[in-house]
Amino acid sequence: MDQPSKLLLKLSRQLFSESAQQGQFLDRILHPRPYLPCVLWCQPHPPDLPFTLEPATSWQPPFVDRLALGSKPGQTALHEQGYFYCLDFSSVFAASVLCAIPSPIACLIDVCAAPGGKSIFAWVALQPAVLVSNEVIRKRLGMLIANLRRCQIQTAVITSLDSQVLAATIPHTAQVVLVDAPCSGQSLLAKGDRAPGCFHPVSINKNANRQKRILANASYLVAPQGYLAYMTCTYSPEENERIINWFLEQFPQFRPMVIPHLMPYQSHLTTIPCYRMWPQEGLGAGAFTALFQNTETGDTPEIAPAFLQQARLIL
Ligand SMILES: C[S@@+](CC[C@H](N)C(=O)[O-])C[C@H]1O[C@@H](n2cnc3c(N)ncnc32)[C@H](O)[C@@H]1O
Repeated sequence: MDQPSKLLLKLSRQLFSESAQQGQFLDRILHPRPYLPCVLWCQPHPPDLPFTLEPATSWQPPFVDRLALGSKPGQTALHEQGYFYCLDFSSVFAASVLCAIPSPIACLIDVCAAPGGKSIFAWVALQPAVLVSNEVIRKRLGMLIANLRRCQIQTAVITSLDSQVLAATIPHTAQVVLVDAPCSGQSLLAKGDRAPGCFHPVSINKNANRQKRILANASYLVAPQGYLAYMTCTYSPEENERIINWFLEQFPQFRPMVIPHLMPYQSHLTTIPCYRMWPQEGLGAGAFTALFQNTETGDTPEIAPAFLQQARLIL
């Protein structure tokens, strides 16, 4: 892609007021460059590593390493043995809001879990006694199960339920709920991947409506005083800042959290605490992330053992 489409140009103007910033953003989309690969350690490091580590960023979690360009961690025996999961740095950025939550926790529900990267991140960061990894699209369950098995995420149970059914079945049970929402996937282009129609208003609207529905259902899963994390890998404000605005209007019991380590990444498109990684910053293809706390008080119901038993059967 050499020339930006009209829709991409429009997006760049929506995101940045200055033409220099628009140009840098467009350049990363039109001329993708590789980002450093990353590993998320699920077990302690062995002493000799088959790849070279790069210096850590100031906010990088201690269980994540960035690797030299060209490293192929997924082709090593350590990967096969479940020592780590390969996660791109934009995902690390988005999931790092979880590091602001005190751990360990009793229950975490990942509503949109496949292929499992954020579930594994959450398991390492927060050590939940129960991790419910839910993926509604059945054909994506295989890779989720394979990844959780390989990385030996012992406390995981896997479900394949619509978010509305999940909310009706185990309401207010999770200290942490994670919504890594399906989105238009615009940041795929900055990695050199394809994302057909990702700038089209019809695709953006369809995704925004789905995100609202998932987030609304997810809010019912959150225990009193619990947390809800929302993240996407797309750039459109309609799927990010505007979703957050809508959510806080509809569910005023949730308050957005300031995440100290992400303050340099505060989105310039809103004053609400939420965070953006931009592709032109050179760390990753881009991500949006926000964390909310439920201010309601009260008791947290336990998940019915029958539900867990049924879910474990799938694993
Ligand atoms: C961004 S991906 C999740 C990636 C995953 N969290 C990870 O880190 O590996 C979004 C997921 O949402 C799922 N999804 C699609 N439609 C959905 C819906 N209506 N409700 C919940 N999840 C949905 C997709 O199948 C996809 O697996």
